[in-house]
Amino acid sequence: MEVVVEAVETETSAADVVQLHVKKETPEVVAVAGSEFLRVGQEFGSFAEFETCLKKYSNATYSTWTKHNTKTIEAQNRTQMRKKQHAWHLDEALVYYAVEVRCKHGGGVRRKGGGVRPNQGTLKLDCPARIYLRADTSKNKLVLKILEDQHNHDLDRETFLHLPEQRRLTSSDKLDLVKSMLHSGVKVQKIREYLHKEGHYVKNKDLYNLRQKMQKERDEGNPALNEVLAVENVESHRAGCESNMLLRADRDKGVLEVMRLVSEHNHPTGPDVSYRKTKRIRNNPTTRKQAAESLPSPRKDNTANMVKAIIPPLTSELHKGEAGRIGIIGGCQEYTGAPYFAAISALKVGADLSHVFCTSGAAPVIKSYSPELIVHPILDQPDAVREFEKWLPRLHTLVVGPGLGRDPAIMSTVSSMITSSKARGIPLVVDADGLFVITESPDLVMNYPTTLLTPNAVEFQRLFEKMVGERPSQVDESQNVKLLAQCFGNLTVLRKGMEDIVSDGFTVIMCSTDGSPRRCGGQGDLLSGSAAVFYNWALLKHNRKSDTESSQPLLGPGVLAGYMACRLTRECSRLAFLDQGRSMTTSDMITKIHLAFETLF
Ligand SMILES: NC(=O)C1=CN([C@@H]2O[C@H](COP(=O)(O)OP(=O)(O)OC[C@H]3O[C@@H](n4cnc5c(N)ncnc54)[C@H](OP(=O)(O)O)[C@@H]3O)[C@@H](O)[C@H]2O)[C@@H](O)CC1
Ligand SMILES: Nc1ncnc2c1ncn2[C@@H]1O[C@H](COP(=O)(O)OP(=O)(O)OP(=O)(O)O)[C@@H](O)[C@H]1O
Repeated sequence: MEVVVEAVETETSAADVVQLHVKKETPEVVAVAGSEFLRVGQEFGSFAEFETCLKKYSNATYSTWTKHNTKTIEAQNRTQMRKKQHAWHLDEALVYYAVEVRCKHGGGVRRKGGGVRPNQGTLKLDCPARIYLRADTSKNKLVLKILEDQHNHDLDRETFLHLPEQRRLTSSDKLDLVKSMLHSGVKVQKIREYLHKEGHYVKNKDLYNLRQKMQKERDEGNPALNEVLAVENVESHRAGCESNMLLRADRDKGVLEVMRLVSEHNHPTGPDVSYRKTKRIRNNPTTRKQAAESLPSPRKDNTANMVKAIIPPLTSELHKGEAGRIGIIGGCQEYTGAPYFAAISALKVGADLSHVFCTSGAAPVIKSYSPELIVHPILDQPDAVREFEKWLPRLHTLVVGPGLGRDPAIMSTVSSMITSSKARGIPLVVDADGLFVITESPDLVMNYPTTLLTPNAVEFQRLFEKMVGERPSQVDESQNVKLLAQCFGNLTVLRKGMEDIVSDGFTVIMCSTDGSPRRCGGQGDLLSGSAAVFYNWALLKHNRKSDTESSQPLLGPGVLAGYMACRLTRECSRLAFLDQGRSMTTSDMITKIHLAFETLF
């Protein structure tokens, strides 16, 4: 809007001059966004009426507001009485005598520590925009006194639609529809796509949260479940010892499930265990003590037994190949070490044969490292996929990615190889550049349950952002891993780092046993190669029909294999560091595989 202020010589103040002599050139285009919904002097018969107008104003201006300072009618009347003045008899619907509403980004950040990094978990930007209303006691109405709508940040549609307030499903029709879709098992991704088409932006995590809320509601009136499970979650620990276990009720199956199991005692273990953070299922009359007594005793033996149960005994009845035939897809001009580390680690852990599918340039180099490896120089050949498919029936598990590089033609070949492997039901361990392929095309492994993704911190963040649409939470890393596994349809994710975290979307297990402070390249390759062998063994055990239910492992095969690979890698690292100190390299770790295996399993 263009305004012209006439300069006139007058006795009155400058403000009056502006008020008196402003000429609106085009009065019909005065429309300030949102002014049809809120303006100074506007009167409201109830606070609800104001809220309705504020909602429309908010949608028109892409701004979000929250109540900041309020004084209810009763509070004001108490003040009046204290001052020996008469109370106001205002309509209850006004709720407040005075209320200030501020932009969501209003207010400053309270510093918790003395660090220099800004607090990234806050939306506070000190935005000055605010709206203030006060009751007009003579008219019995709330009157809008101040409307300061100058924000110190951009207001755009995209950001606005992605805020939690806007993502919430408020229309009961839509909410019911989404609930029934979730109930009938429609995939979260599909529901999200549908809602986006409808102009409603939701994130996958919103739908997961809704699903969880529905489950909670469903269980509340289920006394049978309450009696059986007694607790919703229970955590056990002993002072000074890192070991802990988290059990949580699985509402669908009606069982208690191990969600986290860190079994690294620094003392001799016994049957005694203490419980903490026990949360009873709502409405359950069972006492904490009874609840604790009804639980299975979480002993160190649990994990150890599960692990031991999958390791095939070495007997003279075994024939070559039975303990595992592992394929590694990776190795190019630049990276020959990574596929070698993965392939040799698989052999040292106990596989019988290790195949490497690499580019023709990398093949002679990899062969020269070890006569034990079978090397196929095919990745950059035109008939790579056909050649690979000839070998596929002989493989038990594939590791995709160590030293693969990022050549687009090779990435495309590898995508086809993944598709062929899936068609034959071959379990996959995806690492390094293989994870780059998956980040580009998540559909390649989506819902393929026998997949173990082994991202490091950087790879994990890339994958998480792609699948969840936001940065991983800094608060609960295990939830991040669990959520990513769920986003892929409950395959297994092993996030490597200071603390390794493994989850298949149901169970989370962490490994933070001693390793070493050396971060030399190739440790992840040792991990992926060994994970492939453990995965093959864990799946064999899992699928063995003759086993009774009770002897089946408590943890899923992906989680178990991932956990074992983490333990082994860390122990190799610890042992090699004792020998070599700062000179330790991945080759030194590989020489420790036997000792680490014997010590751990
Ligand atoms: N001897 C061989 O042949 C070996 C070959 N290998 C093969 O190399 C290929 C590329 O693998 P890659 O891990 O270097 O991945 P890529 O995405 O290029 O990293 C880019 C940048 O990300 C960062 N960064 C990485 N990790 C991080 C962490 N944990 N935490 C935090 N930051 C981290 C770091 O950034 P910076 O610290 O430099 O800022 C890094 O420079 C792959 O095929 C692999 O198999 C290796 O296996 C090693 C042995
Ligand atoms: N900060 C850390 N502290 C202790 N151990 C760690 C740390 N980061 C990684 N590790 C150990 O090293 C293993 C490999 O993780 P890393 O992040 O090095 O994988 P990577 O980057 O894929 O390795 P690669 O060099 O083979 O590509 C982890 O499983 C863990 O045992």
